Amino acid sequence: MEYHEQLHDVLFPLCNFPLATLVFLAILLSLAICPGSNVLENMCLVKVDRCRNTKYSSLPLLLQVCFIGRSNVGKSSLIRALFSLSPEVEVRVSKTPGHTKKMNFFKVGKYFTVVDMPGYGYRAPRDFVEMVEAYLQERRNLKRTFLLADGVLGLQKADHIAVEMLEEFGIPYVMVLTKIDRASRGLLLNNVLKIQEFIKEKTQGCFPQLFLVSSVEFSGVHLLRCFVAHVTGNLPTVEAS
Ligand SMILES: Nc1nc2c(ncn2[C@@H]2O[C@H](COP(=O)(O)OP(=O)(O)OP(=O)(O)O)[C@@H](O)[C@H]2O)c(=O)[nH]1
Ligand SMILES: [Mg+2]
Repeated sequence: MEYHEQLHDVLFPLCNFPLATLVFLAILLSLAICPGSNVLENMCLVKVDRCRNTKYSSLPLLLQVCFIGRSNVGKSSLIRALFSLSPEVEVRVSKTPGHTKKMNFFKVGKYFTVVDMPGYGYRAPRDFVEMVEAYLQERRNLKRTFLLADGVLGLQKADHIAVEMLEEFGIPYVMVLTKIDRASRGLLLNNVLKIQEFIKEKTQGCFPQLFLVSSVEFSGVHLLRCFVAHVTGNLPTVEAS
């Protein structure tokens, strides 16, 4: 509504222009006023494939972002929450750790691809290392990796191993604390401060901002959605006025 009013205000003085010119201007304006809105508002997630390590090379060379973390940390749930505007797309979650056994690829229109990884640690698939490490090392169009840790438990031993691997491979990554609805405010703050300190002191490739999310209450989900759009080049940052 607001958008249409803005459009009307801008276009009204131009009403003597031929119709084709107005339509052209309207398209240009819609692109300028709502950068990235196609991605954020539609987030039409089209599932293209669910496959093991070798087949993904057949995917188009779109930019990719992937979600890794311990089994049961909430990777699939977060992806489902990020794309809640496309409820018809099935992202399977389960109470049982080790549920996601294969890498799942979700294509977001023509913009980028999201990769849901199997979890590491308890009940990880046997071929986890060869599958995930090979992917992380080889994938040139992997734009950002999201490393998820549990908001109640904080960083666990297995998470430290994952951090070492990402640092060793020189992969840019971002830490996300999940299930924050389950953590008391005090515990959450404690975990956040510890992780921020860890990021500052011990990491090179980790983005300094930690993201806090709950896929049940949807807290933090929209900001993360914007960040994903941003790192894939679909949300130009707007200068503060
Ligand atoms: N309370 C709460 N529960 C969550 C949240 N996110 C996920 N869960 C629950 O945690 C369990 C595991 O969620 P999944 O999304 O399947 O976890 P995953 O990391 O994909 O697990 P694997 O595929 O086994 O590696 C499910 O029972 C979810 O409902 C959250 O933000 N809050
Ligand atoms: Mg999963």
